[in-house]
Amino acid sequence: MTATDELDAELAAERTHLTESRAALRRMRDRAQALFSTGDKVAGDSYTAEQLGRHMARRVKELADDPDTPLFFGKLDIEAEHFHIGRRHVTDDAGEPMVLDWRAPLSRSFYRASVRDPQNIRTRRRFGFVKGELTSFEDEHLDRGEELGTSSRILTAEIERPRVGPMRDIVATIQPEQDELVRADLADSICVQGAPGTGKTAVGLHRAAYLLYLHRERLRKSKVLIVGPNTAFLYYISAVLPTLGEVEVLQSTLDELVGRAPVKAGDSAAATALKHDVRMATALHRALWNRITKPADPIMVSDGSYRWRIDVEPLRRIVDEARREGLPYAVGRERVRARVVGLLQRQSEYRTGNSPSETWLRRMSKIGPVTEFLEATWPAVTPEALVVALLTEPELAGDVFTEEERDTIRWVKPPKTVKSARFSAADLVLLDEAAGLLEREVSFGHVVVDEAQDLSPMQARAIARRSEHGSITLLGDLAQGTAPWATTDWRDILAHLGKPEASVVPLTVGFRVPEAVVTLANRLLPALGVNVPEAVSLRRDGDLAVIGVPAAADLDARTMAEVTAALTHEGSVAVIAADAAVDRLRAHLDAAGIEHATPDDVDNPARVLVVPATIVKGLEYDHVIVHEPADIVAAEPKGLNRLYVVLTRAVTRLSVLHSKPLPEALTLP
Ligand SMILES: Nc1ncnc2c1ncn2[C@@H]1O[C@H](COP(=O)(O)OP(=O)(O)OP(=O)(O)O)[C@@H](O)[C@H]1O
Repeated sequence: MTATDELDAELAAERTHLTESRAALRRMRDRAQALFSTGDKVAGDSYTAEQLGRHMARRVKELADDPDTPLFFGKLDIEAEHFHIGRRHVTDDAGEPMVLDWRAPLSRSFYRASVRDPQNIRTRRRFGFVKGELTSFEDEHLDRGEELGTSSRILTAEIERPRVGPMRDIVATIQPEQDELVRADLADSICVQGAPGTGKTAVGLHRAAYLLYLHRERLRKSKVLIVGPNTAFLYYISAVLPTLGEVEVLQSTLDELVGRAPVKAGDSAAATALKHDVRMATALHRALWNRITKPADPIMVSDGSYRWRIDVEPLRRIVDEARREGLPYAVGRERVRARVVGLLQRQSEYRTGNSPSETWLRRMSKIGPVTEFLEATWPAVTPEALVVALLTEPELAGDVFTEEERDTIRWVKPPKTVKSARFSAADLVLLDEAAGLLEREVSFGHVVVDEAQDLSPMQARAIARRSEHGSITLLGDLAQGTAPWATTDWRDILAHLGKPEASVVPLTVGFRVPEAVVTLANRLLPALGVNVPEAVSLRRDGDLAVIGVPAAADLDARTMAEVTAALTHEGSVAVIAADAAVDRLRAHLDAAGIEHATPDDVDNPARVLVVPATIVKGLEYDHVIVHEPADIVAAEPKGLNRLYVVLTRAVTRLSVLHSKPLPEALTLP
């Protein structure tokens, strides 16, 4: 047998294993399906039937087999045994493993073993696939000192493949430094500072999948939340977790998370900035707790032939005590009510010698004099009413703001009623804060926040409330901060998130952007005022063209020509432009009969998109055509950071088209 014959025979054996694994998975799914259909017959009652039904429905979904994604992508030889590593466990009819889940403890060595630390692995095998069909493999005999690292042909092919459609998982090629983050303990909150394309989003999603695997029951109850910057981004990442068998993770934008009212108004830039300032939390706190007044009158209750009386002194004690307990406002109010009723109960017991009934207690807790006392000393309030009050009369916050600042946020025309108030996007964050002061927010077990460099202090607090009893994975890049409040130090955000102890871990190896493009984008870094490690690219391929167009009037036509040329290559083509130019460029494409999609329409097969610069964060395209960088920079205060984001979206080719001079920082050698 020649070496080639031997390889062919091995490949054939691996293909058979794949076919058999697929058949085994199908049988697992059939069994789950059969149980699902008979669930209501075997369950004793309707509640159990529903629970069982839900569990089985989820199980059937989890066991779905996508013919386009391989069931396994690697194999470990450990002493005399072989283990195939894949997206989920597959067992044969006797329960023996045919494929090990990539998250299983043993699979860890697939990602971490090296010549220096072989972890008992003799050979690590990676498989090459085309559309779910096994086409090749690549072996590293660690016991013979062979290690490919990032020169793996299969890794290179995966990184360089053209991008179309939504983001894919990276389970087959997770790198050791990424794996360390993916498998960090559930108790650990971590912050990943990574240059563009270093796999932060991928790491966050895989960490969610890993934690769900390891702490299935706990996290099924407390839930995992993924927060992304906008809906286009959420569409882009939406397929990754389901491909990994995780179908129950909540994915939301921050605006959706705090969206307890519709946005019906705008704000000036100054008002927006102030409303996101952390002092707003103090302001709302004061405006709320200052509503409480000292009890001034006794409570007198007529109860049939009895009269009960609670003097001012005990009432003051009750209110003071409840204040000191540090409870949310609405909970504190109920505590006061319960204690007042408790005093009435004691009087009744003393006089009648009997314990009053539940009905009596309920009646007392709602009786006029008790409710009036509460309204006078600890008045009920809604989040909406509190925010309306503060924005109508910022003086309620005492000396938190200067006079000028008060006028900045003051509503010139206050609404007639709370119901008719028209809130802005920034007000929604205030409403959320107010709601958190009134009642405790339910905490998730784990929260992943992407593009976290843009969180304002008030937004960070909204997330802190939702992760109070859980951990967080914070992903971002200070250099890509474009919000007016974007921080230059992760410690600031971590403090607002209530996780000051989280470690900040850098990722610097880029898997998206080719070296030539990274070098261009890195020229902007010194002008961005942040201290972050430069990206280094794994990709030596790729093209960069900076094209000056002498006459401004010709720029759009030149852009269209570039789109047409780009279409001769494989993959997606995105024209990224200042938001104001987007409609015009889309109209040019329509006129030229070039089909195009919007970034949130991932099912649209059109390869061309025109993407506003302000929503392109986190996305990537094979060929990026940047239209007039100077306009992108001029459109907002952090325009240079925005340009840095825009330039780093390119997977294979970047064309920069300009008729105005390029920003100075970009032209420096
Ligand atoms: N280990 C890996 N193997 C293969 N591809 C990878 C790996 N890590 C990341 N990638 C790919 O690199 C690209 C960039 O990854 P990702 O979007 O997660 O980066 P990011 O750090 O979040 O970028 P940005 O800062 O621009 O949002 C994606 O296409 C991702 O699939």
